[in-house]
Amino acid sequence: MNILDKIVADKRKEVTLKKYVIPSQQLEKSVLFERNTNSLSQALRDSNTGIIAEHKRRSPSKATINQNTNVGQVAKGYKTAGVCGMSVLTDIKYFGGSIEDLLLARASVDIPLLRKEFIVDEYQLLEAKAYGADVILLIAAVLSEKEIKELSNFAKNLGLDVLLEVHNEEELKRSIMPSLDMLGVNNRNLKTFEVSLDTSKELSDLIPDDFVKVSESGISTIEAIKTLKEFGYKGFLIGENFMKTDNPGASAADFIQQLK
Ligand SMILES: O=P(O)(O)OC[C@@H](O)[C@@H](O)c1c[nH]c2ccccc12
Repeated sequence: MNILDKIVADKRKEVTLKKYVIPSQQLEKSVLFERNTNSLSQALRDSNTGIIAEHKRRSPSKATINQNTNVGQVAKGYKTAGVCGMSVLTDIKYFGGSIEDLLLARASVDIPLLRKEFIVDEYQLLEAKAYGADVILLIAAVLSEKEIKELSNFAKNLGLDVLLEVHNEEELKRSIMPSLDMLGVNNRNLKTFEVSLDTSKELSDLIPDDFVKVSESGISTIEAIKTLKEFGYKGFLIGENFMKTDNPGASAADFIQQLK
C-alpha cells in the first residue's frame, strides 16, 4: 500500500464516522450553506499574479512545516498580500489540519477558499459548503471517471468551483469534462513525493483552453512562475514556501510584489 492508498482508506473510515456524528441534513442547516460563493477560477482569469496560497502545518513528505500558526491571521495576511485565493488543508491525520481551520479562515476573510482534502464522498462536499468553502479539490489519482463526474456535478450544484488535480497524461485524458472549472497539475507525485516542475510543462498542451490551468506544489521562485506562465498557467498553488516562514502573509506579500 502506498501512502495515498493509506490516506484514502483512513479517509473513508473518517467519513463513515462523521456521517453518524453530524448527518448531512444538519450540515445543510448551517448558515453558511446559503452563502453565495466566490469563484476562484474567475479571480485567476482576472489576475496577473495568480497566487493561491495554502495553509499547511505539516505533510507526509515534510513532517513539520509550521505548527505555530493562527489560521485566521494567516488568512488575513494572505488576503492583504493580494492572493487570488487561499487553500486550507482540512485533513487531520496526515496534514495536521481540520475542518475548523476552514471555518476560522472563512470568519476572517472573504477571498475564495479552497477546501484542500481527499474527497471521496458527496458528504465531504456538503461539509465543505457548510464550513465556508468556495472551491473543492478532486484528485484524479484516487477517483474513477464516474466518481469525478458525480462529485464535480454535485459540487457545481452547490455553487462550488471545482479544481481537478492530475499528475500524468492518463489521469488527464480520462478526467477532462465540462463540470470542472480548473485543471491543476500537481508537480509532486503523491505516491512517491518526487517533485518536478517538468510535470506542469509536459502536460500543459494537453489541457483544453476552456479550463484555467493551475500548477501545484514545489513552487518557490519568481523564475518558476514566469516559466510556467509561458506554458499557459494562470494559477500557482504555493504552500511550504510561505508556511515555512514565521509570517506566511508577509512572505506571500513580498513574493507577489516581486511578481508585479
Ligand atoms: O507546499 P507546496 O509544495 O507549495 O505544495 C502546495 C500544494 O500544492 C500541496 O499541498 C498539494 C497539492 N495537491 C495536494 C493534494 C493533497 C494534499 C496536498 C496537496
